[in-house]
Amino acid sequence: MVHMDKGGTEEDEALALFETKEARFRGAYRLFASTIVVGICLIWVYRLSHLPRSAHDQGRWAWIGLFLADVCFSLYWIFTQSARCNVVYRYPFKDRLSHRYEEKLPGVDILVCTADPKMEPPTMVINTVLSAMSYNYPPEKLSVYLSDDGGSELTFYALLEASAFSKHWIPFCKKFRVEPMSPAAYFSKHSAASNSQHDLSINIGPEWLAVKKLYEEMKNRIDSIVETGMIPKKIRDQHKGFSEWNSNATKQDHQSIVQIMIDGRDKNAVDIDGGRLPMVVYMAREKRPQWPHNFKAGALNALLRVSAKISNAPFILNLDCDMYANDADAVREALCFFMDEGKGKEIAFVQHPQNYDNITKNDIYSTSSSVANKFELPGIGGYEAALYCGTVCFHRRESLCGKVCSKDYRGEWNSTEGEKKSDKTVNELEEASKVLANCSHEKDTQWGKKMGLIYGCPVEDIVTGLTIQCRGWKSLYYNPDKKAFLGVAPATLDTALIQQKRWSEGMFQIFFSKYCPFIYGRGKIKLGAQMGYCMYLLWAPISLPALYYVIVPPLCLLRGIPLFPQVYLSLPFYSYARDICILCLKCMSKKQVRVNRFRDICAIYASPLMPLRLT
Ligand SMILES: O=c1ccn([C@@H]2O[C@H](COP(=O)(O)OP(=O)(O)O[C@H]3O[C@H](CO)[C@@H](O)[C@H](O)[C@H]3O)[C@@H](O)[C@H]2O)c(=O)[nH]1
Ligand SMILES: [Mn+2]
Repeated sequence: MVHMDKGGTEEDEALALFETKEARFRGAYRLFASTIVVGICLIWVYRLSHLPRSAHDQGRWAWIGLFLADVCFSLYWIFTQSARCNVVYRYPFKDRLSHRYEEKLPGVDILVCTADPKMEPPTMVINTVLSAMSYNYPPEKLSVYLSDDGGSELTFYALLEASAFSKHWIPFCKKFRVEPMSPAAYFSKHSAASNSQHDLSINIGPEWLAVKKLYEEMKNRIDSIVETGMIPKKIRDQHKGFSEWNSNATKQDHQSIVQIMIDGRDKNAVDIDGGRLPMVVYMAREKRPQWPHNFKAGALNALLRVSAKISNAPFILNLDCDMYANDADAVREALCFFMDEGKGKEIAFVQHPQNYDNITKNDIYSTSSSVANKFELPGIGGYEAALYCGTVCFHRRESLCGKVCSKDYRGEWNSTEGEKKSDKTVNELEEASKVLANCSHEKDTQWGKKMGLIYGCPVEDIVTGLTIQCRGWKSLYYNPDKKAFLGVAPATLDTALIQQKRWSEGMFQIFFSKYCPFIYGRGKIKLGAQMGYCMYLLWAPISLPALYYVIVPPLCLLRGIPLFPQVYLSLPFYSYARDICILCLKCMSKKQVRVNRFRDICAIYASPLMPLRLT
């Protein structure tokens, strides 16, 4: 096969670059699930056979309603089982990759999005950028792009500072294998290390302190300038890029700006130890009030075009600005999947879980989504149709840009492709890239329809993943023990609710759009995967039967209308009762308020208010 021509012995080549293992106790779980199926059937039989016959019977409508709620719950439960019975875990072998391909590693473009310097402080954004620059990967093959939808010179200034600081930070990371590679996260985690008892400071004391000081000075400079909201003239004069901001540029109305902050092709762009630096590019796409900007999807599509012009790496890592890199080898691990000689060429993307480093002990809003991360998403990944979740995802550029996976696709790329094109000057590249980031560039093209991220849905990521899979590609879910990325989860009730509402509403829209997995995905992705998608897409409406179950039976109880069988027959109903009891106990207990069903509760309250904007 394509990449096997050189390097490695024959024996070595026979070994796959990753393996897949079924979750332990999968058989036992399936057995357990089948007992529930029996229970569900018994409930249906009971409901149908005991239906009050006479129309005058008081409880007739309550009974029918309860039967419909039971049907909804049963179907939804079956959807969840499609994923939960199919959990697999993936294990890449990064040593085999290095052994076989170290000299021929492909280029990787890292695309970071930010949208607002107030909501997403520039210091946080540059910490993400710095972490992405510090991967254990050949820097001449790495490019980091920042899309700034806020079009803010404050963010630009912060990136300028970060580019200078990276000359100290990157060699420091490599020398001492620093993780996490975000300076803010690293120094806050290891602040105890400045006490001399800790090994770290004994071994790397002076350098540690020097880098920490540099970081803090930089952070203070940025924070104080962000606070005033103005860039002093002295700093403006230091970089030509500031001239792009004229007095009438606003967040919603400005021309495209593309600035190459570090030219990774330049052999003289080196850190303090003389090591090469990765390419760093700032982009603010053109925004005009009369053009729809399509939010993050629009930003990523512009970034896809600009990065294709500048470095055109065959693989892409997509990060939100609040998700920093925690594992220096994550790029290599992801490449194991794409470069595996047997299965790699069909794989379009590899999704990591979204983990957070600000989860409180009790995680009262259940933002860590541990059931989804550990069972549901790996379960859908078991059908090789892992969901694309918008961030911490590695993509193959071709599949993201609309290519269809055909039988004769060989997954080839030029190993020089990762080497940045070197014939153009920085200025020429910037000017050519600006055109690609203009609003009018997408007019009458397939961008947002078949190419890049799909427009018109609040959860553009899920739809985009589905369309990629329906073009014949596979996708994997990879949840390593050592978390590869860490981010910031919503920490207050209102932000958590807004996020949950946007997700549930957006996903429900997909169900009624032409992208409904049962129709759009028919014959293209496995039935189990279609059901797995619908588990999420139907998450909002399943709150209605839940609401019914919460309200109607207690009312009937008060009025003496029987809805449930005598105790000896009620075993199948046990699980409802158990769930409701657990939920109540958890809500009441002050000590351990972990409401794992927080999402369900939100959905209950959000959905009756939810305007159904169907596309
Ligand atoms: O016009 C916009 C709006 C947002 N963003 C960026 O998009 C990312 C995600 O937006 P955010 O408001 O933080 O949404 P979340 O609810 O946190 O996002 C989750 O849900 C989204 C929709 O499913 C996914 O795209 C995200 O990756 C996922 O983290 C952030 O980096 C933003 O800077 C833009 O670049 N341009
Ligand atoms: Mn976010």
